[in-house]
Amino acid sequence: MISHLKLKTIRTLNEHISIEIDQNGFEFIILKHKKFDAAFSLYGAHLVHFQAKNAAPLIYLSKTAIYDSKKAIRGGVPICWPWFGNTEKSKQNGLASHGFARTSEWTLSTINITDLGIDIEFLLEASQQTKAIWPHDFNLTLKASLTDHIELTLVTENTGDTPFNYSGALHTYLHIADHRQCTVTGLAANYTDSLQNNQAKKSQQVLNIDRPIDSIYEKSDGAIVVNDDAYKRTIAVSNEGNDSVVVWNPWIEGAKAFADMPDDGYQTMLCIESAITADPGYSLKPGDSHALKTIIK
Ligand SMILES: O=P(O)(O)OC[C@H]1O[C@@H](O)[C@H](O)[C@@H](O)[C@@H]1O
Repeated sequence: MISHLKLKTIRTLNEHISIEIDQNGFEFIILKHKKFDAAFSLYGAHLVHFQAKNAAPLIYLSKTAIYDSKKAIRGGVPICWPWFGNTEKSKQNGLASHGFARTSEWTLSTINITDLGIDIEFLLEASQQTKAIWPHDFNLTLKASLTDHIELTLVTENTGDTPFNYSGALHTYLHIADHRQCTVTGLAANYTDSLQNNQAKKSQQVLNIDRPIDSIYEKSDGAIVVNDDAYKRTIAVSNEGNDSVVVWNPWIEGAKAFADMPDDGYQTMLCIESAITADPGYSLKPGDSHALKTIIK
């Protein structure tokens, strides 16, 4: 799935971990395990690839994604944080949509390899740069637990002495075989349609991927199931610590407008995002932490 990047190995740490670069020197951490192959970028602590053995890739990565450390990578699991989308404040202050975590350099803090899989953690700490954008002290940790499926936990810790609110999302781009043979079940009964002035709507029991979709669903009780018929598989997404689930497909007009997605890219992806979107966000007192999680199987 990332063979199109024509990566070159520059360091092999052991049989499971290597560092590879693309033609422009952009680095990827490549993980190989008997249960899966995966790849991360330190830029954004971004999971760009995951494929369980003998299965199709679970995560979509745009073939024309741009790796220039200036904008978020199109595909994978971007980390939207400490705000979701464009808030009034971010618009007023000319700040980037979806916050700065996905366009920051993170550090790799731990890797633990077992027979069952790989646990890997990345850290982003407050700095002068982040404080110029968002004036708070924090530690942000992405804990990824990879086995034959994916568990991602984003832990926000308030390390300062004043409370703050945050919002965001684990903006998972799922890979599907063909949108025409794909439906979604298990979404909550109510949603707001971001494409129609945030109108409140009642959901159908089965969501077809047959038009542009940008919807914020209420939190679901159980798993959200993507029925990917052409691959003869279902993908179950369970979320924790979220207040909502964002479902997004840019459709052909959207894909055409993106420099970093092929025109037909929308046909093989669907975003199901574990999100915090309600105003004013999740409130964290000094010393407290909160976990936003998604499990994709
Ligand atoms: O192009 P971006 O900034 O990665 O955002 C992609 C999409 O992300 C989704 O989460 C939003 O609901 C959409 O409105 C947005 O278009």
